[in-house]
Amino acid sequence: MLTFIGLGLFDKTDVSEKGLSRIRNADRVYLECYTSRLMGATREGLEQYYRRPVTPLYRSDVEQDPDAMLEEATTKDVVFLCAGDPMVSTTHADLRIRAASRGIPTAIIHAASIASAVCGLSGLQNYRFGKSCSLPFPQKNWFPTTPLDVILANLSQRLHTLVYLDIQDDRYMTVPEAVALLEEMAAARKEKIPLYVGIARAGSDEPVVRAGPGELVRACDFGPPLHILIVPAELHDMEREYLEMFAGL
Ligand SMILES: C[S@@+](CC[C@H](N)C(=O)[O-])C[C@H]1O[C@@H](n2cnc3c(N)ncnc32)[C@H](O)[C@@H]1O
Repeated sequence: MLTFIGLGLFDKTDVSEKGLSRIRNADRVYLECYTSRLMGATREGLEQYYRRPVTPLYRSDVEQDPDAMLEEATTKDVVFLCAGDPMVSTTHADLRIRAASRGIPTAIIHAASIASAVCGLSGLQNYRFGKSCSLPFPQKNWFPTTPLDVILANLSQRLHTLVYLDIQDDRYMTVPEAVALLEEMAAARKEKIPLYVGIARAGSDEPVVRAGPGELVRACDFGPPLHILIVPAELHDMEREYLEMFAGL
């Protein structure tokens, strides 16, 4: 059996009791380490808490070579852990399909996701979000502007955009870096993004939430990762009031 277990947003205590009990009773525990991270936990700390060894998995382990893990799941109770809620990530949906195609029973144990936490932290209404996008670190000769296309399309329909920020090894994109990249893309097309909301460390005791125009948000110190960005559409009254009260608008 392969069970996908969400670990929530920040540290070892964010997993559900149901999830914890399944982990402690599993034959094998894998931790997916590339789509998101629990920044308030270490692998050693998780192993102590779970009383189980934890095997980290990186992108190629999941997307190219999942065969060994799937083979194991045909006879053993294997759990696949990831930060947030497991299926808020297309790659995990693909893994579940691959498992089910081999006749392996699968299950999901849900947890808090950044996709819903941003609504509580910003006051931006869940039903007003359009398509989300991911912002990658630019590489030599590669500066994709698709995120700007998504943002502009959403803005034209008065929808907010959630912008997931790149994680590469131990490099985490920050809100100021992300705003700088988007401002550069927008300027190149003579467009203007009127407002941003930056959020850091959702789920921790000290999340930071700041709203404002690009220059202001770029100058804010959001502290350690993880960070995420929202480009809000025209605000409803209660959304504006919430941002004024909780995000310094
Ligand atoms: C692809 S999403 C992973 C979604 C995850 N499965 C979930 O449900 O939360 C990962 C991105 O979301 C953002 N993120 C995830 N957790 C966060 C947190 N606790 N605080 C701020 N941003 C976070 C970061 O931008 C990170 O690169």
